[in-house]
Amino acid sequence: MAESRPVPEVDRAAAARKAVERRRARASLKRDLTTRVVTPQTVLRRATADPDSVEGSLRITDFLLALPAIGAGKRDRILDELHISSVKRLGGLGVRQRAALTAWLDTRFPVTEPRGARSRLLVLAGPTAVGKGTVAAHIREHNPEIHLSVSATTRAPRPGEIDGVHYYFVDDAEFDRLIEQDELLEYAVVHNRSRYGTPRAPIDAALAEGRTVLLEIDLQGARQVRRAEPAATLIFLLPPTWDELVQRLVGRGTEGAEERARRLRTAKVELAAQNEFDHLIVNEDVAAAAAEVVELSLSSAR
Ligand SMILES: Nc1nc2c(ncn2[C@@H]2O[C@H](COP(=O)(O)OP(=O)(O)O)[C@@H](O)[C@H]2O)c(=O)[nH]1
Ligand SMILES: Nc1ncnc2c1ncn2[C@@H]1O[C@H](COP(=O)(O)OP(=O)(O)O)[C@@H](O)[C@H]1O
Repeated sequence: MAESRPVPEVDRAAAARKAVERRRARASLKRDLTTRVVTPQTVLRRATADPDSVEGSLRITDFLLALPAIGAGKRDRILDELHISSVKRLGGLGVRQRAALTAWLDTRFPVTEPRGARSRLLVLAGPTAVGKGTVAAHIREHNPEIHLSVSATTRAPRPGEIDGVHYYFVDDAEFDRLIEQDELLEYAVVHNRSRYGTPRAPIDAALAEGRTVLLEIDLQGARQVRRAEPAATLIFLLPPTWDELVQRLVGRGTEGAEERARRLRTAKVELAAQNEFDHLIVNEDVAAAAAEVVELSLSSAR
């Protein structure tokens, strides 16, 4: 008979630390699913590729509950329908269970296919602090062939901002005039405060010259561009994780706690709209994300 030896204290402490880390990683994964920073299909794929991963160790019940609009009742009905036991973890699903779950996910959360030919008008949107401004600035510096639209805004310039370079800083009366004269392709009140809009003339001129035009605007603006120019290429920038998005917002240090909380609430709503976009790009690394945007501009032929 094998003699049972006492587990050394250090091993026990290390195992406890590991368990805490894994619980944290699972909590973070659940947040990413809830906020749609990651698709359920991606999580299932990772769980299948490596059953020992955080994704693989996620309980099927927690996985389903983290999906938008699924409560305990629906969860149980889905498990019944797919013949999956509630004690299963994602990494431990059988081949047939996995296929049934994948089919159900694809019906419930369809992955958008890029549409046919798109125009050279590119829109970059995404939640607050995901890095839209940083990626756009990188493109401005490294890809001067791309025309970066300069927006008009009623907000006051910040130190270092130059009128006509970062924004056209205008007062309310001038913004009203721009709207009345139909000089804006789109406009919106952003963050409940100032008005921002895209001047139409410089864009038309750049497109007429055959140049690619990039607009860095908010979700409301992106929707207006879609209506005005259905062939525009809509790009949604995603954070690597929800926690990273929060870190970036805090790290930027430009908003107080209350304003940050408000923006994060808006971010959740905006993330839920990502399916309206033609392409999703994860901003893990600025240069890589910028390169992906530039790549899309090259493949947009019209
Ligand atoms: N709809 C719309 N949104 C814009 C435009 N220009 C900038 N924005 C958005 O307005 C927000 C700018 O917020 P703010 O913090 O004041 O300035 P930032 O530091 O330049 O991002 C970002 O979400 C931009 O995407 C525009 O012309 N139209
Ligand atoms: N890929 C990245 N990795 C790490 N930090 C980033 C990355 N992209 C942007 N940031 C940082 O995140 C913060 C928010 O970026 P910003 O461009 O202001 O976001 P947005 O324009 O989307 O509101 C900034 O402090 C920026 O330096």
